[in-house]
Amino acid sequence: MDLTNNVETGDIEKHLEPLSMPIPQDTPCKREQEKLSGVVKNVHRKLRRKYKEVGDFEKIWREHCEDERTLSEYALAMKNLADHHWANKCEGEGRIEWCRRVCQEYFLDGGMKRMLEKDEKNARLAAVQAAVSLSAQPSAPLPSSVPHRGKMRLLDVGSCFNPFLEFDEFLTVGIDIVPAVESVYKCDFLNLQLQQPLELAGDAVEAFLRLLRSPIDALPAQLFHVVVFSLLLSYFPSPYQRWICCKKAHELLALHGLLLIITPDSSHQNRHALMMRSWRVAVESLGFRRCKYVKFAHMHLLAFRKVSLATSSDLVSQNYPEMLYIPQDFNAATDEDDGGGEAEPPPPPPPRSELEDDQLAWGFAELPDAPCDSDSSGDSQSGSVPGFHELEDPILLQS
Ligand SMILES: C[S@@+](CC[C@H](N)C(=O)[O-])C[C@H]1O[C@@H](n2cnc3c(N)ncnc32)[C@H](O)[C@@H]1O
Repeated sequence: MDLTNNVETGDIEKHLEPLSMPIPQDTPCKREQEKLSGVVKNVHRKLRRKYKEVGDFEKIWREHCEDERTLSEYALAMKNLADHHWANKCEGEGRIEWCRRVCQEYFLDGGMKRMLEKDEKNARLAAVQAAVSLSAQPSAPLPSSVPHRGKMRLLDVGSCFNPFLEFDEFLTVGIDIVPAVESVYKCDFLNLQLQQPLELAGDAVEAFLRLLRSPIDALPAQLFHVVVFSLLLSYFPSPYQRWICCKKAHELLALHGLLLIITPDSSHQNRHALMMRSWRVAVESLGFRRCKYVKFAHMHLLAFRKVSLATSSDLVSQNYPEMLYIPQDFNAATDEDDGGGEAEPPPPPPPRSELEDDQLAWGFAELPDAPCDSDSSGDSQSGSVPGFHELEDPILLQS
């Protein structure tokens, strides 16, 4: 089985090409899949084109959300692809399994505890270096975000067909601007209002979540253990929209909760190393720390843990929102050409800040922390999730 794809693209469009097995040209199955991917591609292209023409993302987003016919066609096509064209072994499915295993390892198998211990050790070392003693201070109690007995509370943003619902260990809340199934709540995450955190025991919080009804316009902060953005961020034509989503995820997560981001990219793992570096800096500035990064043949999979309630103080002047760019932001050709096999030229680099200049020096070190899966084995899920470890980052440690 050959999962590799010689075409270098960074978008969902290529992700929607047949993933798991070579389907002979022009079979009814392939034609159907192409038709469904075409529906999805068109929505993405239209959004990007409009954004480039109009510039005002709030206006085009409003119009987009009012276009119910297009949105319903999209939802149906995505569900159909998931149900009939992404077979079990194919990587399209693997992303959900990956999320599941990461949560299991982190919350249930001691991953979080090990990281907190490491944090404490590092803090002590830093204190020693700064000649300040921490020895008199008691260790921090286990954070309230640990789901001791209850389920892991998971918010799946852009859930579409609610892929996490079948897993018992989660209390899943799937939201989407156009749900493809009844169990997903209608909600525009970009415009979701945040309320004060609930001050309730775990059982009562679960009861609260079970009582949610569509449409959801507001949610209390710090409600979830996990927020998932699976193929969500590249849907948006503007980096600023991606940024708003990450900021909201930070507010909705309990301390030490996980943000899982999956973003499509069929190219070799090194090709967009700088982009992934840039994403990491942007997301970490919000009060996250990256704890896992894997590259599959067709996507990057990242896990960030919420390490602080506060965000970096200087969010705007560092241009963090722009750091959440994707190749399509710069490439008008992808809008006109639906990527029918044409290689995508590299995007021009985004404007660089001083910080980004520094990052450039480290860009080549930005590699996934597990072996790249874009080989030809066809089994992108072959290994279990390796134990949690954070790559020490010289730049961030120095700052
Ligand atoms: C490419 S699909 C991904 C579906 C699913 N998460 C998966 O991994 O297959 C992106 C989904 O995000 C939804 N979406 C886009 N913008 C959204 C928003 N602002 N709020 C909630 N859902 C959104 C779309 O309707 C679509 O269902």
